[in-house]
Amino acid sequence: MSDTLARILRDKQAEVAAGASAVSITEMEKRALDQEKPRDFMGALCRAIGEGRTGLIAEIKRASPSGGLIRDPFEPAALAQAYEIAGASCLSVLTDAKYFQGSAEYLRAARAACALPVLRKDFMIHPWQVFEARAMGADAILLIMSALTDARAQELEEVARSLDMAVLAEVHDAREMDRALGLQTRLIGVNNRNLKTLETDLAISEALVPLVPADRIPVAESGLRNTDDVARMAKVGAHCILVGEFLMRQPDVAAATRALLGT
Ligand SMILES: O=C(O)c1ccccc1NCC(=O)[C@H](O)[C@H](O)COP(=O)(O)O
Repeated sequence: MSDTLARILRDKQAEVAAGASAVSITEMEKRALDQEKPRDFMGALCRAIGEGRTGLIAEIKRASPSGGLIRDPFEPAALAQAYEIAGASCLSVLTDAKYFQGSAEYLRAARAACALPVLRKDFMIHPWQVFEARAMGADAILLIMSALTDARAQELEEVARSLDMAVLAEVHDAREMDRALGLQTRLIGVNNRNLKTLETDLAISEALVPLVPADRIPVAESGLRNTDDVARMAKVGAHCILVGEFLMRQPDVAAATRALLGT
């Protein structure tokens, strides 16, 4: 268990156990069900594709294992508004505190500041976290296939679907792609970042996106920095992208987002 993802998952298990002993799963489910209806995450991406635009999931990310401290000062509400006016379709907000300096408060603040649907970007390993995600307002969750058995991925997806949340199933190789296609979600994220070594390589999307069946929606994730990268992803069929660090490092996030989208 020495790779980065393994370390994160080990810590996450302890974090979830502590969280679930402080707030029971029954209570967390009640808090989730008390929320207003989720925003339509997949619909926002489909709308962009239908209009011939790139569907951008714009990430709000303060720090990461690969990038260290990325943005400081860090104002999630202002960032959410900048992304929205620049044409992003959805937001992704890191909520992991230990490795990404994220928080539920950042997600709440970002979502309250705009009308975009929001993905809770975290390492989901237990149903309790899915209820927690909805309770903090998230409209979608990420399922990292390499972190989950098939049975656990299906269980988490079922909980998300019961709450009308979208699921982005993330893969990094062909085997994980096969497993993700066993889920019901249409959103298949291809992560260009190897979560063990943290290296990014856009050739991963070039190899895997063509394997995504026509009834699913591929999302190219990580390592995208310019319009050439976006065009490279579109060329293999990924018209939706998830971008974090590059945009977070720009002083004018709205201008950089527009430039990336070519709008
Ligand atoms: O970003 C990391 O260093 C990282 C390390 C370990 C697990 C996950 C990690 N990142 C999560 C992501 O997948 C990215 O935040 C997301 O795809 C955006 O990538 P980027 O545009 O390269 O910030």
